[in-house]
Amino acid sequence: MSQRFPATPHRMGLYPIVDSLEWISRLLDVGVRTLQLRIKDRPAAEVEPTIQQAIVLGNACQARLFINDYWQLAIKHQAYGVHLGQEDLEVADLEAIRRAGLRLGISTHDDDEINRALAVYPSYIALGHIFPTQTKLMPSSPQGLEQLKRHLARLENIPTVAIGGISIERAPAVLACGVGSIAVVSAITQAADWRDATQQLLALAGTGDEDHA
Ligand SMILES: Cc1ncc(COP(=O)(O)OP(=O)(O)O)c(N)n1
Ligand SMILES: Cc1ncsc1CCOP(=O)(O)O
Ligand SMILES: [Mg+2]
Repeated sequence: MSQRFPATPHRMGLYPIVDSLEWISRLLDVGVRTLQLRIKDRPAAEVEPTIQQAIVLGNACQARLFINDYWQLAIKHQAYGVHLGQEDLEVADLEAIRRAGLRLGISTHDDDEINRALAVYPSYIALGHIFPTQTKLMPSSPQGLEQLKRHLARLENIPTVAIGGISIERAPAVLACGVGSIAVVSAITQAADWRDATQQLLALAGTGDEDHA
């Protein structure tokens, strides 16, 4: 019988996803408080120092730093949380993550995946991809805003995150659907002026600390 993973705020606001310690540090400096370190397909020994230092920085700022994929290292270095996809769920030791007190976010792309995710009582559910994205090769089609709204209607009691192709221009319409957080990669990392882009996105989505205000 599954137990719930620890809670996150219902609305986590702007949620940038980045692949280096430099980005984590920059984003914390400008006030981002929900973020993810996503390094793909490197040996654990190679990424451990980066993951460890990112967790130290995140914890020092009382930020919600999620570690993508490397759940053992997230446990070892006491991250705020872990983000896993559906395939990751097959192999990860969810009970170990829960026992260690880490939050868990899970990717979903359709109703069946949402059902599978809800069954493990995660901290949040990510819904994607909403729009076409250049950042990750996606086997499914973009969901669009109508599908997002339909999914959000059944997820009122759990924090939600929308991801995929969310730009500054598209963010208001995504947030108007009622999602609690917008996860972005290229809107920040490929922006001509990342500081300006981050400030604009923070103004639209918030930091996620508003629940405590
Ligand atoms: C917030 C958020 N949503 C979805 C993903 C994608 O996770 P996953 O499906 O495991 O794919 P990878 O990121 O591991 O390539 C995410 N990372 N964060
Ligand atoms: C990691 C991930 N998972 C689903 S879409 C995506 C990439 C989102 O990147 P962008 O914000 O640049 O479209
Ligand atoms: Mg993954």
